[in-house]
Amino acid sequence: MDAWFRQDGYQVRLEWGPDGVTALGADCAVLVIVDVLSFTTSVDIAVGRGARIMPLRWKDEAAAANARRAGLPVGETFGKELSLRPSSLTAIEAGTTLALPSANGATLCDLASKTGAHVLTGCLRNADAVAARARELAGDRPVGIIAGGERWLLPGDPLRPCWEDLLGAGAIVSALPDGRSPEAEMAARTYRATGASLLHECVGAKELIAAGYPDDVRLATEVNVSTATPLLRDGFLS
Ligand SMILES: O=C(O)[C@H](CS(=O)(=O)O)OP(=O)(O)O
Repeated sequence: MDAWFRQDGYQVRLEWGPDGVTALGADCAVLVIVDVLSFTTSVDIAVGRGARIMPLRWKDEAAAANARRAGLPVGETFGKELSLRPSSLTAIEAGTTLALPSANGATLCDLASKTGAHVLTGCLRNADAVAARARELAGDRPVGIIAGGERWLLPGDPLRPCWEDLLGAGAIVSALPDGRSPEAEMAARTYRATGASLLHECVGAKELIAAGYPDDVRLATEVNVSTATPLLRDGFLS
């Protein structure tokens, strides 16, 4: 891949989705996956309470079956039981291990784990803490922020860049030092201009509110309320 697609020469880089993992994973010592609605917000809440999350690739029935065989609960997308909904995890018990499939965040974690980079997950709730951990893990090598994006429900499953992940990524970039690529700088400037103020009006938020999960949006909108820095090790975020 040509060097400019890897945002060569910058210490803080930003790209979108699975192809972004491929592009930035080549050089970056750390990849930070950002999927604000909802996977990485859910991970922050669970890990912040002392639980750990096993990310599962979306629709990977074999991985889900393996997790069940190992006695792990497997979260659904929707539901009041432990699920992908952040609001279902606010009382998760310390020591719980939850296998969590998600279309975007969990799938990206799995992809990123194959690049050799350290893999962190971040969101608005833990942006400053995750940025500090990324910096510490990276040393003098570059950090790549992956804005997860969502999916258009259309043939080919195309990526839909989304507001909430631009903001989450921008919050993390804002807490990292200079040496930002233009792509990373754009996200930081957007975040600095708006904060989380418009998050509850974006497409993903409206979708969740209409589905009856306004608390998910409220939890995702809280900025720097958490010091959890979920790091993927041996298939678990903790
Ligand atoms: O949290 C979500 O609502 C989405 C579900 S889906 O992608 O819209 O089916 O998952 P996530 O992977 O957390 O973006």
